Amino acid sequence: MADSATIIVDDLTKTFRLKHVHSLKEMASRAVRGRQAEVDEFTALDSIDLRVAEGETLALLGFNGSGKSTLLKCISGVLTPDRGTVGVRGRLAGLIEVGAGFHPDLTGRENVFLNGAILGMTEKQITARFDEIVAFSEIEKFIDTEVKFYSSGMFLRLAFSVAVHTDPEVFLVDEILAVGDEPFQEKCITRIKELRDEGRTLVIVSHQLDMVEKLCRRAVLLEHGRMVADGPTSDVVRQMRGE
Ligand SMILES: Nc1ncnc2c1ncn2[C@@H]1O[C@H](COP(=O)(O)OP(=O)(O)OP(=O)(O)O)[C@@H](O)[C@H]1O
Repeated sequence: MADSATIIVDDLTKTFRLKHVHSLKEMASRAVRGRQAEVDEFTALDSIDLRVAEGETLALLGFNGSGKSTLLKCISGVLTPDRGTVGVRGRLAGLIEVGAGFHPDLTGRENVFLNGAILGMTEKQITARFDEIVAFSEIEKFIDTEVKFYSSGMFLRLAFSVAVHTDPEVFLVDEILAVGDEPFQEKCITRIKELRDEGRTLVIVSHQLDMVEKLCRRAVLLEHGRMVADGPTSDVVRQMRGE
């Protein structure tokens, strides 16, 4: 039977190469001897299997370094797995790194067009939604300023606003909401709830456990790159807190 899930992750393994060079002197001596820096393989994700159904809201939970962002990046296609496969059905928008997809020397206005195009919108669609995008971000005054002068909260405002206005079917959000001030975070959460209630598929990475409990019905817990729990968010949060 064909798999009808929106996100399909099969046996996903991702390793990183960690270089160990202790000093410039050591680097020079290795170069003279024609030897490479020592390299260690580090397994950030180990044999992850995950199905996310259409309209499901999933939280990726885990302590620092457990592999949450790496998994989200593999789902979004920013990273490619070393083993296994990832498949996503539908229009995808991701808020994964503050400022990613923005060009520092372009203005906010130019970046709305750049970012919207990266996320699959036509120029006509972006023009039609431009005023709405800027109004949601509340950075009208700075829209013609080069974004290299933006604060991280301003990046978030514009990036979130463009992403939600692309009408995503699958929306991936990493911890970046945390750089927004409280009123803007509230506004983002309200918008995310609207997307959820419209039946969009959401995957959210966050350490704000109370917030994800309200947003996501299901949670997956990662520990050292392995999936150790998958169930209702309140149960997984309790397990994470050792309750
Ligand atoms: N490009 C990279 N090169 C080397 N190691 C990496 C790279 N990206 C991530 N890692 C390592 O992979 C592990 C998992 O990182 P990841 O960012 O996915 O964790 P996380 O669960 O999102 O953590 P946090 O809660 O701190 O954001 C970490 O040990 C990290 O150092």
